[in-house]
Amino acid sequence: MDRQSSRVLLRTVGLTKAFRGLVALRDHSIELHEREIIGVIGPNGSGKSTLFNLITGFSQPNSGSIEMEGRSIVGLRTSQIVAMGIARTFQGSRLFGSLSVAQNVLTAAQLRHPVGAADTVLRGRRYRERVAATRQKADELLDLMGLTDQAGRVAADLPYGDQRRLEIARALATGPQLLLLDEPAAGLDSNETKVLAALIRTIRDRYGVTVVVVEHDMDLIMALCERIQVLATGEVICVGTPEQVREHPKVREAYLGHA
Ligand SMILES: Nc1ncnc2c1ncn2[C@@H]1O[C@H](COP(=O)(O)OP(=O)(O)OP(=O)(O)O)[C@@H](O)[C@H]1O
Repeated sequence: MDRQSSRVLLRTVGLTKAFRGLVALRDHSIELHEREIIGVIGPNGSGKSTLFNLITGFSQPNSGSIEMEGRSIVGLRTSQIVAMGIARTFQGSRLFGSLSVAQNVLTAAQLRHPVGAADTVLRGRRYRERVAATRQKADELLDLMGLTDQAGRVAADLPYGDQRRLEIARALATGPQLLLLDEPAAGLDSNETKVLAALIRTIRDRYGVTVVVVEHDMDLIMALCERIQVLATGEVICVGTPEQVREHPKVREAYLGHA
């Protein structure tokens, strides 16, 4: 992909977040281009989740800007940010454990295409069309994630790897342009991680989304990402291709404690 010619989807400039004097993220800037797969890496506590929380409206920056397609999203509610096309997964599972696999995805799809109370009561053509479109989308995502056979199972009963893929299906069901994945490979074995990498590429190709992956699994990051940003103690220490990042002395220093 030629990044020069692709549009910037999301841009952060000078983003800073402190918690009671501890600066979790300092002066963060990045441009995420359409259809890119980008990794954000860094040692524990370097600010990766803080960045996702700021972009998705879970917390507010002390300073700096976040623009989605040129429009500021700072201060918007999480639901408004979802409606603008930003979806995420979390480090720990946030599935509706007691709902079925299909219901988890349907619930998320309805966030993007809500059915009004009047439509629900009248059950007219528009209602039926919406419900059918939502079901079709959910079926398509379950199929993509290899979860069709599990659709009727209670989500909490799924094997761990399936739960992680269900979380991605649920995020995709909101119809995002930007998908933020927080440690999607955590707890997966190396085979499951390979399947996940292929799926993330398929998702990008099929839906044209931009994907940001926060991950400690370096093999996944290096194999999957076109660009990587490295954070250490809340600061950006470098951005580059996997090769550039691997060779960067500051990255070695951040991970190994010496250059
Ligand atoms: N809600 C909070 N209140 C206080 N401190 C916080 C809060 N959230 C994050 N921090 C602190 O901010 C710093 C950055 O945390 P963050 O979770 O963003 O790091 P991370 O890179 O995602 O780490 P990990 O790889 O361990 O998930 C850490 O020192 C953390 O303790």
